[in-house]
Amino acid sequence: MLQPQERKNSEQLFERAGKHIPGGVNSPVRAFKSVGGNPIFFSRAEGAYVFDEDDNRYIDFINSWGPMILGHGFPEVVEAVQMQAARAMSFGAPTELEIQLAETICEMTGIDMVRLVNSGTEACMSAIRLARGYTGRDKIIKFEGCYHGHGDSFLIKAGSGASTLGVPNSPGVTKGTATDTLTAPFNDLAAVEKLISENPDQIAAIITEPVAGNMGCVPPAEGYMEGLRALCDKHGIVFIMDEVMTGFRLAPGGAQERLGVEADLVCYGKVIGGGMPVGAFGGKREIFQHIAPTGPVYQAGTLSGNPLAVISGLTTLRYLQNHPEVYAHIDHMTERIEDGMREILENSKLPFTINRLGSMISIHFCENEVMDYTTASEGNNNYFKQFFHGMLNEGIYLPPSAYETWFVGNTIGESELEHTLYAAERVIEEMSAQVK
Ligand SMILES: N[C@H](C=O)CCC(=O)O
Repeated sequence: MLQPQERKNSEQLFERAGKHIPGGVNSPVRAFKSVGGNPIFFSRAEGAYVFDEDDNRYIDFINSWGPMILGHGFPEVVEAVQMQAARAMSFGAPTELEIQLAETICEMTGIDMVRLVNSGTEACMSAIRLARGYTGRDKIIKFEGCYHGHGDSFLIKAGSGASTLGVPNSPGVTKGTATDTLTAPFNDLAAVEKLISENPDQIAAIITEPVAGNMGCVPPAEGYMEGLRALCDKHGIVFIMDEVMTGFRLAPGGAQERLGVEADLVCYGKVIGGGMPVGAFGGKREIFQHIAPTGPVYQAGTLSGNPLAVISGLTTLRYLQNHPEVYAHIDHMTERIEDGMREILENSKLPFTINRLGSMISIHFCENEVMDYTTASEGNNNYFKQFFHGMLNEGIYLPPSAYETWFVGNTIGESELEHTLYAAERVIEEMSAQVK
């Protein structure tokens, strides 16, 4: 078991980082704000493991917040990136590689057209603009606790780091933007219907994570996604699925394939770049033709489609396309984590709910079903903190926030599973012993 003093190098780096980087981190959710303590600084990674600056080893259930589905240092991806770096890193001009990636994305997901960007945030921002340009309407509906990156329109009742830090409605977002963003509870079709009837012919898009992963993991209730699809069809609203987390993870065709519901526009990030900064948005040709230069809706990016990022994504996606057994493996291992955790928690005095879909899973320290932001917020954060730090000290790296999901990668094998459940048993037993 590790002790905090064994992270001396991380501690020193954190102090140094804070002098020039706000909070010492380049994305707030890394800052351990809601769990206490200081973030760990990492130096290398291999397969299922990450190593910190003090050379402590952890089993990684964050996987760079999803992208490292094949594990760290996947040889084919590393080799492809190295070869491409030697050939050319960026042109700011078209390449054949971009076409190959676009073809692969369209083949895997069934969408007609796609544009590459550099992050999930960019993908979602651009999809919203396209939906507005296409429909000539201004308002959008998003769901409480869903997070679509840090674009202004999305920082209204946002999940992820925004909820972790207690700023779901960030200052700096104009009143106009906030007014154009309507929100409803996740999994509540009646609330969506009400918003639509109160704002007739004004709603350009409904954007949702098909499986929410930014308030812990919250799967859609039966019929919910189909219901959203039907409402969009009825009212001429563009249905946008934010598949940044679920894309290429829940199935080769993401949540669209897994849930059997088709969106008009889809946003991708994370797995699509295999660890490099890649995002994409795409969808139906009829809508997508409105993007510049074929249409009037402007969207651009100097580094979009840069060959280094593209080769990393392309190699990852092609591997997934040719190895469907990856999906069977990560789902099976996550199911076994769920079963093991359930057994451990059932033998404890702690309240708990476990949510899982495929290789996305989260543990909520509350008794009630977690199906939206309100119920996700009922989790006991003191228990979460203890669990997080206990697991960290046992060498298990989990998301440092109750508003995030774990991402299980393909390199989790028997020994990692055994280690994780053994650690969880020790940590939960200790926590349970303190419950009166
Ligand atoms: N939930 C976020 C993205 O998926 C976590 C990553 C970040 O904001 O840095």
